[in-house]
Parts: sequence; structure tokens; C-alpha cells
Amino acid sequence: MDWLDIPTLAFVAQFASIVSLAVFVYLWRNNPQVRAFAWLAACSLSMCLGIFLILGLRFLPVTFCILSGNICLMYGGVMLAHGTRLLYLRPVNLLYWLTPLPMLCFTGYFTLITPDVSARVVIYSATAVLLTGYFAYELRRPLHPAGSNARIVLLTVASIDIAINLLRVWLTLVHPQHQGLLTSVGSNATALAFLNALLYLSLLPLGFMMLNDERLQLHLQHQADHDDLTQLLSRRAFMEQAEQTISHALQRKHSATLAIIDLDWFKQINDGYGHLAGDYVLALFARTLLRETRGSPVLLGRIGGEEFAVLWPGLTAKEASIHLYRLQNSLKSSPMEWDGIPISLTFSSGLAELNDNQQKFDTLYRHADAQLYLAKENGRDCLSGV
Ligand SMILES: Nc1nc2c(ncn2[C@@H]2O[C@H](COP(=O)(O)OP(=O)(O)OP(=O)(O)O)[C@@H](O)[C@H]2O)c(=O)[nH]1
Repeated sequence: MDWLDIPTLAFVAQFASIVSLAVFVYLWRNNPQVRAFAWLAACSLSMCLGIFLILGLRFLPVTFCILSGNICLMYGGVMLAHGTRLLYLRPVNLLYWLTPLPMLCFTGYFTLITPDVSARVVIYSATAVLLTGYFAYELRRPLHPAGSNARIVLLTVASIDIAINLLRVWLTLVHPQHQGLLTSVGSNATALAFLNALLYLSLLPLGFMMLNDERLQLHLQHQADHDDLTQLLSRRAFMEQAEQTISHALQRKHSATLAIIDLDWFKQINDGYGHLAGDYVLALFARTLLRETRGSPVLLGRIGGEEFAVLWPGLTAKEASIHLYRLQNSLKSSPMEWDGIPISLTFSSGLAELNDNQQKFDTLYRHADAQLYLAKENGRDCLSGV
């Protein structure tokens, strides 16, 4: 079969390793360590296959050039995927690492298959400039405090990398070599490829340092934003996030509903069964609240001792009340137990909906609070403001 030659096999192997990597990373996307190792494993795999297939042809200078070029592209990909995740403290957007894949495949194809040596060098150098430029562009976003030194290092490396690759493109265009598939390119261009690969390799320890740093930051941030007992948002975090959610809803002209929930006669639970029982009831109530509000985007917080807040972006008060009635029914149909003794628990809630008079979180909150007061006045175990 004519088409099944060594370079095609090399390209297919490289492509397959990238696809399997994509699947692997996607399946394990919640584990940053796995993502990093998956990238490295895929890099090593494609390097090994490349070495195996190309060394067989005994054209060392070109092997050297292709390997270093691919190393630089792969590590560019690693930094692109992990650099953004590490630096901006937000989950990896699939597009971040899918974007460079076609570029990497395209480059893989041209580095291994096209018969024009100069074209190969120009194409993969230009791709490297694109990747690095994209990565440097991503660095414009604010970093978490521990990342600012890393940002300087990364920007410096990215600038050097872009300069090296532009130089390679220029050198190759000035001294083009239109020869066979595996013929040596100019030694200057090869040396620059090696330099580039070294540059990216030096970034690896930095990448791992940042990975650990990010995990620590995320852990601390989670602790600061969540209430220990219920694992819901703390009052401060809820207020901050609710304000943002409200301004987004206003921009998009969506509705939003805030409910403040207060457990009824909670002091009696503490007095009757002890503080530990009170804690248990609070934690269990939070879990039930989570369960009964699942299915729609929602912000949940514990904003006081036995006071909770729920913000539903996109829902009217009537729609939001359906969740609260469900919660009420759930508490009644399966009462909590402490030491085998059933504890009946009810709550009162005040709701406020975003409308022409209530355009700010503050007013929404005050209105919901006033409604809660009415609910308590009306004998508790009811909703007000629907
Ligand atoms: N166990 C426990 N109790 C808490 C916690 N935070 C606040 N409390 C108690 O919650 C009780 C709230 O009592 P009150 O404000 O009188 O309210 P209530 O008894 O629920 O009465 P109403 O709200 O009027 O229905 C107080 O006894 C607080 O000590 C907590 O984290 N754990």
C-alpha cells in the first residue's frame, strides 16, 4: 500500500496519541495532577514513536530538528492548557486545549510529511508563534497574588520564544532549501529549534510549582468562602456572589428571586436536645435544601445562625416557591431523628423578586427580610412574598 509509508505512520501515531490524550484528559479533567501527567505522558509517547520511526531512516539532523520542534510545540500545549488553568483559578475551558490541537496536528502533518523542508520549518515556527502569542495574550488577565512572579517569567519566556521562532521563519525564508523529505535544514534553524525546546523544558518545574500553589490557593479560598457546618456559602461569599448574579441578571433582562429562610423555634431544639443536636439539624437541613433546589442554577448560603439564603437567577418568585414548597413537604414527610427521637422542623421564608422597583441586591435583600418578618408574624411555617 503506497500511502502506508513511514512518515504517514508517524503522523498517524502522533495524531492518535493526541486524540487519546484528549479523551484521557477530558475524562479526568477534574484532577489537575492527572491532566499534567497526561500531557507529559502523551508528549513522551509521541516523542518515542517519533524517534523510533524516524531514527529508522538514519537522517539524524532532520530527526533532531523535528523532535525539538515537536517538543517545543507539545510543551507549548502543556503551558497553554495548564498555564491558563493554573493562573486564572477557573476550571479549564475545553476550548483552551482543543484550540491548539488542530494546530498541533496540522504542524505534525507538515513536519513529517511535506517534501518541502523550508515549508515545514516555516509552518511549525509560525504555529509556535501563534500558540505562544495566544498563551501570552491569556496572561493579560489578573493573576492570583502568588502567581505574579510566574507571570513575569512566563511572559519573558513567551517573548523569547516568539523572537526565536520569528528568527527561524526569517532564516528559513532567506535560505530556503527545497529538497527531499528528510533532508537537513540549515544548521542555524536547527540550533534555534533546540534552544526553543530547552526554553520550554525549563518551564516545566515552574508549571509544577504553580500546580501545587493553585491547589493550596483553591483549598484556602474554599475554606474562606464556605461555612464549616453546612458547606454552603458563608454570609460574605453569598453577598458578594449574589450581587454579581443580580447584576448579570439585570444586564440580560432576566428575572431573579431571593428567598431568606429562617428555621422556626430553633432555640427550642437547642434547649431540648442540646447544641450538638442543633448542629446536626442545621447540617441536615442544608443537605435537604441542596437536594430540593437541585436542577436549577442557584446560589445557597448560610447567612446567620439558623438563617439561610437562596438566590435563583432566571426564576420568578412563583417558580422559586415551588422549590420551597418541595422543601417544606420533604421536611414533613421524612422528619429528622436525633438519638432515635423524631425532631419536627419547619421554616418560614420571605421572597423578593427582581422588578422595576427592586433593581439592586440591597433592596431585594431588605424586601425579602421584610417578607420573612411577615411570615413569622403570620404564625411561621409559611412563605411570604410569592
Ligand atoms: N446548635 C447551634 N445553634 C445555633 C447556631 N447558631 C445559632 N444558633 C442558635 O439558634 C437559636 C436562634 O434562636 P432565635 O433567634 O430565638 O430563633 P428561633 O428559636 O428559631 O425562633 P424564631 O426564629 O422566632 O422562630 C439561638 O438559640 C442560637 O443559639 C449554631 O451554629 N449551632
